[in-house]
Amino acid sequence: MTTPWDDWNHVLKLDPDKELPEGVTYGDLCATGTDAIEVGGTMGITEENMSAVIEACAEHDVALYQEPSNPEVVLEDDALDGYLIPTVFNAGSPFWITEAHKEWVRLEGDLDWERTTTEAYIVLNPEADVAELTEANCDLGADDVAAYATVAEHMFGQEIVYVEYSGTLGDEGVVQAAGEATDQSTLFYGGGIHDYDSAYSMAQYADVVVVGDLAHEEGIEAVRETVEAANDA
Ligand SMILES: CC(C)=CCC/C(C)=C/CC/C(C)=C/CC/C(C)=C/COP(=O)(O)OP(=O)(O)O
Ligand SMILES: O=P(O)(O)OC[C@@H](O)CO
Ligand SMILES: [Mg+2]
Repeated sequence: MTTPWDDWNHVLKLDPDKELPEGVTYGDLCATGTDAIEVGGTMGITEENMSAVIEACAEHDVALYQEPSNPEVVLEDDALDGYLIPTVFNAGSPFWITEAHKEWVRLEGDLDWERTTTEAYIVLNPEADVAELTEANCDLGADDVAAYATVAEHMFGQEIVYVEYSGTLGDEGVVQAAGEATDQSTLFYGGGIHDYDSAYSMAQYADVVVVGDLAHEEGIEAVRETVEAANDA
């Protein structure tokens, strides 16, 4: 089976709760050469701020995905190529593994399965909002992370395994171990990528690097450098 993310090297994650740097537009960010835009964040996400960002990106020629942090903010919008739904494998509460998903299905009934894919998150920065919210056990070694990645691929059939260090650059050895553990699944890495070298270092091991805060803090040139590195690695 081929999936869109098989061909991706770089994803730009835009947080609807954060501003863009002065003079930067969503159109500029869509034109950085990134393979896809993912719209999402942990805190402060509403239907209103989600749809504003999705609308702003929809008019540009780039793959566009929503990454909802809870069922209430999922938008039905034809401009979206799909929905990337997190499930946090190392969450402290089952709510973030399967319960939120069960509630979503219970309330919505028949979902748009063709356009819906889960991302098997392994959350590793204990300081990140996402770690706090999901009460993730971040005290994991490279062997634990590799084993989670194997479970995600072989036991749960996950198309995407996501090593998440949101806010800080992760441990290369951990990402390498996850890379070696995954074969069929596409490995996403996100967290702290801020320039060519940091993007390159993680893109050696991950199939796709995800760049988030840099877009909100630095702008176009910085993001372009990370796209170049992801494509070079
Ligand atoms: C079932 C549905 C539709 C949704 C549930 C989805 C789940 C399980 C979400 C839990 C994990 C989560 C909140 C993911 C959101 C994406 C993410 C990790 C964003 C990064 O957020 P941070 O960087 O930690 O937070 P900020 O928003 O503060 O930047
Ligand atoms: O914001 P940063 O640290 O780049 O992290 C990207 C992404 O993995 C967050 O979900
Ligand atoms: Mg963030």
